[in-house]
Amino acid sequence: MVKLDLNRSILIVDDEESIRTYLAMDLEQDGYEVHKAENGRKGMGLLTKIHVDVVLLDLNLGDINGIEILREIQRLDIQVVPIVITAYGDIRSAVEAMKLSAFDYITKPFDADDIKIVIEKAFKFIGLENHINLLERQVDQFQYGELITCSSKMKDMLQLAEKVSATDSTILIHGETGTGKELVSSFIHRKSARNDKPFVTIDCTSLPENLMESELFGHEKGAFTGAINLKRGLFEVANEGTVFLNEIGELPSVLQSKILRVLESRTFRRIGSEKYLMTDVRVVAATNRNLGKMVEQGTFRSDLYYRLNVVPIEIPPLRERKEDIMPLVESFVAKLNKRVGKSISSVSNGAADLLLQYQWPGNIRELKNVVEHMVITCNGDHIGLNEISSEIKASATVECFNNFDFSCDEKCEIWPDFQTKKKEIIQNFEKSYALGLLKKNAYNISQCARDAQMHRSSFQRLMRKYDL
Ligand SMILES: Nc1ncnc2c1ncn2[C@@H]1O[C@H](COP(=O)(O)OP(=O)(O)OP(=O)(O)O)[C@@H](O)[C@H]1O
Repeated sequence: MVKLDLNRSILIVDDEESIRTYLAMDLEQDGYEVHKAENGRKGMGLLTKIHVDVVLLDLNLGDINGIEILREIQRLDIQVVPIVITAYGDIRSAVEAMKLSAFDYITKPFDADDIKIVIEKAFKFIGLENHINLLERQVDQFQYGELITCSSKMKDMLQLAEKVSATDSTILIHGETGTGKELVSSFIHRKSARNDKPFVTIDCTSLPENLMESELFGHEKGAFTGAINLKRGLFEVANEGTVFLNEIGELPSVLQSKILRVLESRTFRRIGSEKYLMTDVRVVAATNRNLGKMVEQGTFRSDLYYRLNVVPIEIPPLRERKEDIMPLVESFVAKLNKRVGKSISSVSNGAADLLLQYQWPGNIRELKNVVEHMVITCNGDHIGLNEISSEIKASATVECFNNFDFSCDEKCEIWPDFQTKKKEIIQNFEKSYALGLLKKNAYNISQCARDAQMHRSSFQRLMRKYDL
């Protein structure tokens, strides 16, 4: 489960049933959400499937011992605070557990109050950690305004944008649709010395050529039928500020030359006037097309391209910065909660996995719309698989089947024999299929068997075969 707010959850991994039962009852009474596992394997399984804040971990379990579990927690970077409990209390295992980042160490028999004090301390520690994360995020928010990101590619890009915002250079932003080109251009404006002057944006696809010209440069009264009054264009209105030309690749060639003139001589004419006017604007242009290729094909002026491309900025698509997906979801959910009066606080692991697997062709705009749909259709305070659209579910399944990789074989001197390769692919398929289905159905085996149209026992055989 991906928590959007802090609920307090604890996992007890202990082979003694009485400890599991009584401790769980006691902790549940104190308002904790408690999960239990009677051996190491089940404990490890739960740790990889659900999010818990604290794990109370017995060292001497029947199968995998607690020290090995601590090692796995470190290796898999599972975000949980381990508190070790053991009947033996020998100093060597205590030292080893602490080396493996155990938060504290308690020896059996223990008093329920003792363990509660340690648990409270652990939650205080988690609270502090969360506070530090929040402060770090607030620093980022302060730096980047509305832009949410924790991706290093994006941070590098924003650092470059901030650096060039101090100059008057023309900037060309390239990025797929919905990646945040307009947001980045307004960030550049805010960081520039022009930030108390206008920031005007125009989408070059939005109007036919003659209206676009009038929008950009204005017209004199009577310049054409319908020009009843003088109109000032964006280059006039935005004087001393920033003009953002979105989708510049769609601009007709006549207007391309007029923009070039503004960039070179800072002058333009209103439609119907002979007089050149001066303008002092910084131009930020954006496109999702390959302007270099358009120049080669003769559909975009090369001189304008070179003039615009003084500082190129590339915004990576969302699928190349998946670490941004859940922070964006969290931020959109929080805003929507306020707007529509809901209190959604978590996203299930299964739902988060699908959101992370999806390729997001419409990037952040698409994600924003999907989150809005999920929030509106969600009945409780938890977004689960029910809220995920069938399109996203279907595309994740296709991804899963496209993962058979022959690329390393192509480089191999010895081509694998047919049967070996076939067996390997079938095994990969069986494992991914069963794992995907288990995640989708939150490990409900009967439901998995129904979806797969298999007998329950056959599905269980599959699980055993791949140790799932
Ligand atoms: N990093 C981000 N953090 C928060 N919101 C974002 C981020 N990037 C984009 N958005 C939001 O996603 C939506 C699309 O962003 P924007 O309009 O800036 O993209 P664009 O690349 O200019 O799109 P287009 O190519 O269609 O013009 C907007 O609602 C914007 O607020």
